[in-house]
Amino acid sequence: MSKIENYNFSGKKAIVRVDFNVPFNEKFEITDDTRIRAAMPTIQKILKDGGSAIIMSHLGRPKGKVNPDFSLNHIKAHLAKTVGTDVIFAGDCVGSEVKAKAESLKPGQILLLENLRFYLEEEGKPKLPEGASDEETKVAKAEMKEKQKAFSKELASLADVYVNDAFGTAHRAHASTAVIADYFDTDSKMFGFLIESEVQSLDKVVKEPKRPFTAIMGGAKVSSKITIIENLLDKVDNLILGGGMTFTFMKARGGKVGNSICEDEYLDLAKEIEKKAKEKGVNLLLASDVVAGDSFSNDANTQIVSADDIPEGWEGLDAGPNSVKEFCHVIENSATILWNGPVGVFEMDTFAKGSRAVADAIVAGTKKGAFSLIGGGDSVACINKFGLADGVSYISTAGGALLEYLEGKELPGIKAIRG
Ligand SMILES: Nc1ncnc2c1ncn2[C@@H]1O[C@H](COP(=O)(O)OP(=O)(O)OP(=O)(O)O)[C@@H](O)[C@H]1O
Ligand SMILES: O=C(O)[C@H](O)COP(=O)(O)O
Repeated sequence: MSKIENYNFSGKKAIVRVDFNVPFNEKFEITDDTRIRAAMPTIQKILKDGGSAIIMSHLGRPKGKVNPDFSLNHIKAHLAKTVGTDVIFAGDCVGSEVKAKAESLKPGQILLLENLRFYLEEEGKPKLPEGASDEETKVAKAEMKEKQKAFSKELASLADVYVNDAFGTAHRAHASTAVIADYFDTDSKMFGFLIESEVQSLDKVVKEPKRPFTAIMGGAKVSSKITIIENLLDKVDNLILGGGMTFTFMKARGGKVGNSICEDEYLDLAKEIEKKAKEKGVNLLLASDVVAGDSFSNDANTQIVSADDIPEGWEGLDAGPNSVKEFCHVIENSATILWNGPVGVFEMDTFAKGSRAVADAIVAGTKKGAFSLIGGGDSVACINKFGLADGVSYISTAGGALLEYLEGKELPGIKAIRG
């Protein structure tokens, strides 16, 4: 593989896989463009060298069907404004018209391809009829594998060089993130600057973190974070579990959770995690008190209650003042801090104080010299909402990919280039 910093794109067409899977409001305005801005160093380098960039991405999960709501055309104007140059929209991602547009690209120009997931070939999962037999499934999967190769080859044929800068999608073994790399020789494929810096920053947490190492895992559900929580028990000194998952743990301890979000099928696992934490000497912190609301609304009536004694008809929606004090003391005295998932419903101001305090403590810890890393779509939205992004050492653009990397898994998008 080549190194982007040493590569000269002059006269070359580079096909760049980015992750422009960004959030929109109902007017199709981008509500957080972090991922677009994060791709700029790579795109600018290609253009500045005198190359042209063919940008490809997915947006949402259109499941192999053309759906105007998920068109990359919604991103075109914002991309053009961010790069500071016109963007040509291809209207499709493969086919003769796209090929012609790619061929006529001049140095300094950008061609934006249509959403790759309008084709089933991108994800490589065949659509199976209901009740398909094992044999039918096997045949359909083999056929799709061939189609995926052809699709990847066609994408590759648009350019001289392949750059993968989509860290947010590096955990997917898709046509544009992995298979395409087979159609470029070693010197003509590389990571973009974003993947390089994501890996470098995550390694500070994964490999030999400075101690004490504190992870704050929050969010709505235990189920979506269970593997990472188990895995972190081998790495961290302090594990703060907040947000909705608090109540599965509280119920597992025999507490009353009222109407709080709770996953009964994970009660045994929650007990197991508490036991393992004790065995491994990990300081596991759960909220001692919470702000409960009488409805899931910013206008709810609220009261502060013990986290294991939520009255019927009430639900825990934020960490309470005592919990916040306990969490922040640990965070501010850490040398490595990882935050994934808000500790309350931060989208509603009434229940945002806990997450705000955690964010402030991370900034304070960082000022004292800690390395802090925040990842996950909602956590990044949360730190941006508070205007504190500059006070953190690194903000990852990834959600699922970040968690898989932290779990120690080899990401297909990285393996495809590194070999
Ligand atoms: N006590 C709670 N009850 C219900 N929902 C909660 C609670 N605490 C936090 N949440 C919700 O959890 C959501 C964030 O969880 P999630 O696990 O998705 O975070 P993330 O990992 O940062 O984001 P992503 O999954 O997009 O990468 C927020 O929308 C927040 O409102
Ligand atoms: O937002 C993300 O985590 C990435 O863009 C990957 O999206 P996916 O989960 O739909 O593959």
